[in-house]
Order: sequence, then C-alpha cells, then structure tokens
Amino acid sequence: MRKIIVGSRRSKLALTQTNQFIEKMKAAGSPFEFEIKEIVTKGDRIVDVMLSKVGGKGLFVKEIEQALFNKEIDFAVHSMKDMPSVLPESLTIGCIPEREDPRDAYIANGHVKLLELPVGAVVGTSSLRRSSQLLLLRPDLDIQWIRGNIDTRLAKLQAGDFDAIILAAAGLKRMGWKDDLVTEFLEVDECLPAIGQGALGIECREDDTELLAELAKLNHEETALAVNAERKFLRDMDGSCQVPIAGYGTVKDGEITFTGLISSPEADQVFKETSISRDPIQAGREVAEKISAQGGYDLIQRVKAESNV
Ligand SMILES: NCc1[nH]cc(CCC(=O)O)c1CC(=O)O
Repeated sequence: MRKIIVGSRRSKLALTQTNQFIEKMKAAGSPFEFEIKEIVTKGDRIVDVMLSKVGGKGLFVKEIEQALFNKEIDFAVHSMKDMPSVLPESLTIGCIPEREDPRDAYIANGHVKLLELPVGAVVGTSSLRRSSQLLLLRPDLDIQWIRGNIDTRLAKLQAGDFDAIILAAAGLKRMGWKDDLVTEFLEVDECLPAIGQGALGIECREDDTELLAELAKLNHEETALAVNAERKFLRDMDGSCQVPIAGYGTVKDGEITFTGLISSPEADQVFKETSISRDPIQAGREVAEKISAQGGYDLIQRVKAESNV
C-alpha cells in the first residue's frame, strides 16, 4: 500500500484542514496510508508585520511547493485564498472539495452590531479587502491591523485591544467554533469575500496520476467552477492578497454568476461588476474587462506601487 506524505503548515487551522481532508479521502475508500509532515513557511514566521507590507505572493505556499518538487511530500491542503493566481509548472490543483461558508464573520465585544458600534470604534483586520469594505459601511471606524492565528486574534479582542474583529467564517467553523461566537455573518453583498475564501485546494505533482485519480473523487464541481472564475479574475487583475480585491461566484444549473470588486484602500473608489456564463474563464474575464475599462486595473497597479510590493 502506498504511503502518501501530506505536507501541512503547523498552524492549528492548517493541521485541522489537512486532517479533515485525509478523513474524507479515507471515507471515500482511498487505498493509501497517510502521514503528515509539518512545514514552516515564511508567512508563519512573520507575525508582527502587516501582511500586505511583507511582499511576495504565496507567503504560505512556497516552502510547501518546494517540498512537492523534492518529493518530500505528495500533496498539500491549502486554503484557496492563500494560493497565488498562477501555479508553478509541474504542480496542479488535484481537486477542490466542497466549499465551507464563504462569508466574513464579524465578532464584537458585547456583541454590538456593526451598525451600532460607537463612532470611531476600533476594528481589527489585516486585510485591505476587509478594511475598505468596512469603511464603505462605516466610514468613521478606526481600522487597526491585527495579526496572529484565530486564537491569538480572539484573545486580543477579549483583552479589549479592539472593539471588534473580522475573521473568515470558514476557519472558525472548521475549528469547531459555534455560530454564537459570531456577532454577525457579513453577507456577501455587503462584504464580498476574498478570492477562494472558504474553499480548499489540494496541490500535488501533475504526473502523479495514481493520486490524481483518487483526488478527483473528492472534487466538488460547483465549487471548482466558482473558484475557477474567481481565480481568472484575480489573474487578469494581476491581484493578490496585498491589494483590495474580492470576488465570489455561485453556480446554479451549470451557470456561474460571478461578482468581482476592486477598491482603493480608503474606499473612495470602488468598482463592482457581475457576469453570468457557463464558462468560468469567461465569467472571470468579463468582470475583469468591465472593471479595467473603468480604471480598476490602473488602481490596482497604483496600490501596488504605493506599498512597494
Ligand atoms: N489569510 C489567512 C487565512 N487563510 C484562510 C483562512 C480561513 C479559511 C478560508 O478562508 O478558507 C484564513 C484566516 C482568516 O482570514 O480569518
């Protein structure tokens, strides 16, 4: 029996996602034995710097991809949100399992609703995408950067460093947090999620046909279509997690409805467009074209130049 070595970051969330996926493979009758190999990435070593200032795409994936090339590991479970829009040659996404909740979760001390926070309240997030969309809803808020894993962020909230914080609902749910921790789930039309948020991607070597055949059984067609549209938009806009870019697709009867958003960090310029297509590439491309025609692509380039990434 082949033993599959699964690479995982060392964070609680990464290990949880990896273990949950391995259990799914076992339940689907996969013929392998599994062993997890922990890998420390650059993104895990940097804790105190604003992520958007650190620079370099794929902070959480480079070391893992190197281990795949070296055949030290056979696959890795990534949050699609952390994946650069282009994969290195000879690696591929073997499958995209069914998506968890794509929404952002707003968690406030005393469960004060977002629209009821006092003027100038301090909200913690480390994402320009979240901060710019928050400012659209509440221009008066004092957005402060927060870093660290889920537990660290919740502890900082509880310590009173912030009045509220925003986290991905998917991470909380996978870690077993109950919904009553969350003050409000921000609906996708008020805070459009990150590209790929809530979805996992299983990265492996392109020539590992034996493994690819097993992974294919866990692919979720609708999630994969939506995420492909989202990632086409990310590629065409030349985006990354270091610029305020968002996108979310849904699929009904084989038809993808995709909405993309580009904003300035101050949220004084916002472009949001939707396209519907049976082809994920076309859906993503069309939204990118519409937004670029209005100046969205130039805005992304300017944000990048200003933050030196
Ligand atoms: N940027 C870190 C990261 N990457 C994936 C998730 C959550 C899980 C997911 O979105 O699938 C998180 C944490 C967060 O944003 O709160």
